[in-house]
Amino acid sequence: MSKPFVFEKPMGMRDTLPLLYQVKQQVRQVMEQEIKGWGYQFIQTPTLEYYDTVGEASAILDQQLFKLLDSEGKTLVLRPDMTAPIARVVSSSMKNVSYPIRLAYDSAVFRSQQREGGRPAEFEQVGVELIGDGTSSADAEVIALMVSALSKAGLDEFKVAVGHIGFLNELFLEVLGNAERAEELLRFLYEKNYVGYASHVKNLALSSIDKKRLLDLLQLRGSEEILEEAKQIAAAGGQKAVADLQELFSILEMYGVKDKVFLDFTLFSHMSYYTGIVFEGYTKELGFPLCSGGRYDQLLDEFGRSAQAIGFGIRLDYLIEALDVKEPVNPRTCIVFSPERRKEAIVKSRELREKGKSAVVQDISGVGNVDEYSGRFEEVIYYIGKPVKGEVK
Ligand SMILES: N[C@@H](Cc1c[nH]c[nH+]1)C(=O)O
Repeated sequence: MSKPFVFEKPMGMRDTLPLLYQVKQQVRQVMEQEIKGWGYQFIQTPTLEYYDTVGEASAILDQQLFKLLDSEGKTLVLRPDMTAPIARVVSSSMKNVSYPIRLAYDSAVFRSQQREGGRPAEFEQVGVELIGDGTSSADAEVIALMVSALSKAGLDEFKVAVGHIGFLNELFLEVLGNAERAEELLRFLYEKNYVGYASHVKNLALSSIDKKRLLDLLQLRGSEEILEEAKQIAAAGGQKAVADLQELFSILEMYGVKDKVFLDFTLFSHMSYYTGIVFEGYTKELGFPLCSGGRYDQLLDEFGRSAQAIGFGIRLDYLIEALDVKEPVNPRTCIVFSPERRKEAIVKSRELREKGKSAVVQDISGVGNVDEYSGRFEEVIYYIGKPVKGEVK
């Protein structure tokens, strides 16, 4: 009986072939170095977490979680993000380390996809979390670091949109009166369905002034100048959000990254743990964000150690797509030998490796078509036939 399924992969799972692996490795190294340069320390956490702690805190839709049972019948999840596991670590094994804490990661996360649709269900995120610091300095640091890591990775043309969840929540609550009605509008923003948002607002039983405020929100996208308009629209409780953003922009200027950033008050994220500023990075090449992050000042409470915190995650697969790297990053040398010159070949390969090159040592009788095989390498060195006297001692 044929078993075609053994060659297939579960939905959304991908293989990484050698060229892509090399590119990933290089991009990852450059970003890690930059992140370490800002004083963040890398950590690893387990792939599996408990469903009712980290799984729920991750704020990812339940149907996107991969769930399984351990031998005691407890439900586990494949971690859908790294922010919640880090909140767990900071509240448990690192509970005696005082704030602020700067941590970083480069890890695979898992989010099940309903239909194939080309979206991976496992992907790598490079990110940071700055925990225990609620200042605008911390907000600016995290955005500036994200911009810097992307630039170092070789991405030139990108923009970061910055919004504020507190601004939206306060506005919708003031105008609509309750969380359920606010929820409806937030959903439109999350789906970036501005036409749907506008027609929904037009049908609401509201004063014309309030309707206008909700519709004007859609125009609140652009450079710092729109902060003045934002003040007009903002709810009483949302003025602080505008002031925070103003301060944020003045610090981003000091970092020299203000030209990369713009305001978008309509920005609403898929992660429900955000409480303050939120941001997403885009390039022309991709129709979706390649990185995102935000402030989550309540998540740590769920793990019993309160902290204001902010972080970002960069999707390595999307970043590489945007970089469009095609060339092999690390050229290799092939040393083809016949058995009588094997030792010379081995000595030569060692020399090359000591110089940081990568060298394949290939016995000529082990390949069928030598020309085709050696054609795959940048450089080929032959040790064929009788040894040359004096060449190898
Ligand atoms: N964990 C978020 C990114 C993030 C890190 N820190 C804060 N936000 C995500 O996967 O989208």
